[in-house]
Amino acid sequence: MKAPVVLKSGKNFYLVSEFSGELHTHKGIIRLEELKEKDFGDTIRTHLGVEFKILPFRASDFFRLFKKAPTPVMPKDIGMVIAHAGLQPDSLIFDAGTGSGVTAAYFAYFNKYGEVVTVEKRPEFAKVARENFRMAGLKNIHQIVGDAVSIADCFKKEFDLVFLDMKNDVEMVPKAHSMLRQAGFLAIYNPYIEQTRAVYEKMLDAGFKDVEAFEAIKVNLEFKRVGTRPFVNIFHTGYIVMGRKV
Ligand SMILES: C[S@@+](CC[C@H](N)C(=O)[O-])C[C@H]1O[C@@H](n2cnc3c(N)ncnc32)[C@H](O)[C@@H]1O
Repeated sequence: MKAPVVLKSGKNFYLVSEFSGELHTHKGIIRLEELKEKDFGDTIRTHLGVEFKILPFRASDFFRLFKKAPTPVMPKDIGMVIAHAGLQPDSLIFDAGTGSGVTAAYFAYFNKYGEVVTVEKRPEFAKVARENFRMAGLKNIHQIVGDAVSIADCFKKEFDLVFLDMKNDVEMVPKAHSMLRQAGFLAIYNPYIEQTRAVYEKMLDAGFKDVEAFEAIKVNLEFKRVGTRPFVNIFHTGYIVMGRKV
C-alpha cells in the first residue's frame, strides 16, 4: 500500500500523504510508520485505542479532503455541469478560476483521455491547487497563473466545455463563445442572483442557445424512530447558467 491514503473514524477523515511521523487526531495520535505494514480495509489505532479504517484516496474525497483556499464548488453542482454538458472522457476543458482546484480535479478525473486548462490569477491559490492535483495523481491538468480574461485571447476554437467561477465572468462570455467548438457548452457558477442574471443576459447577447439558469439543492432524508423527514445541511451554494454554442 502506498500514500496517499485516507483514515476514517466515524464522520472524521484524514488524508495521509506520507508514512512517517505522527498524525495528531482529535481521537489520539497515530504513528504513521505502522501504515507500511497495512492494507486497504485494515484498521490502525491511535494511542487512545480508537480505530481508524484505512481507505484509498478517491475522487469522492476531493471536495472533503483537498486543502481549501477559496470556497470550492460542491460535488452536487459539479455533477450537474458534467451531466448537463454530456461530458465525454476525451474533452478539452477551460476552467477559471482554479481556486482550490476542486472543480478542475473533478473535470480531469472524468475526462481521462482529455485535458483541463485551469487559470488562476492568485499564485498562492494556484500553489494550493497544484498540491491538491499532485496528491490526487491527476496529470491531465495544465495550470496557468494569470488573468483568465486576457489569457482567453490566446486560445482558438478548441474547447468542449468552458467553466467559469471567477470575477469578470460577464466579460468572459463572448470570449468563451470564441473559444468553444461547435456544440460546446459554457457553464457559469455564481452565488448571487444579480450576477447570474447578468451572465444569463450576456450569454443570450453573445449567441449562446438553450441557455438555462438553475440551482441544485441537495435534500437529505433523516430516518428517525418517530418518522422520516427531509433536512438540508447547506440550502444554497450557487446558481448555474449553462448554454450551448450551436
Ligand atoms: C470561488 S474560487 C473558484 C473555486 C474553484 N472553482 C474550486 O472548485 O475550487 C474563485 C477563484 O477565481 C479567481 N479569479 C477571480 N477572477 C479571476 C480572473 N480574472 N482570472 C483568473 N482567476 C480569477 C480567484 O482568485 C479565486 O481563486
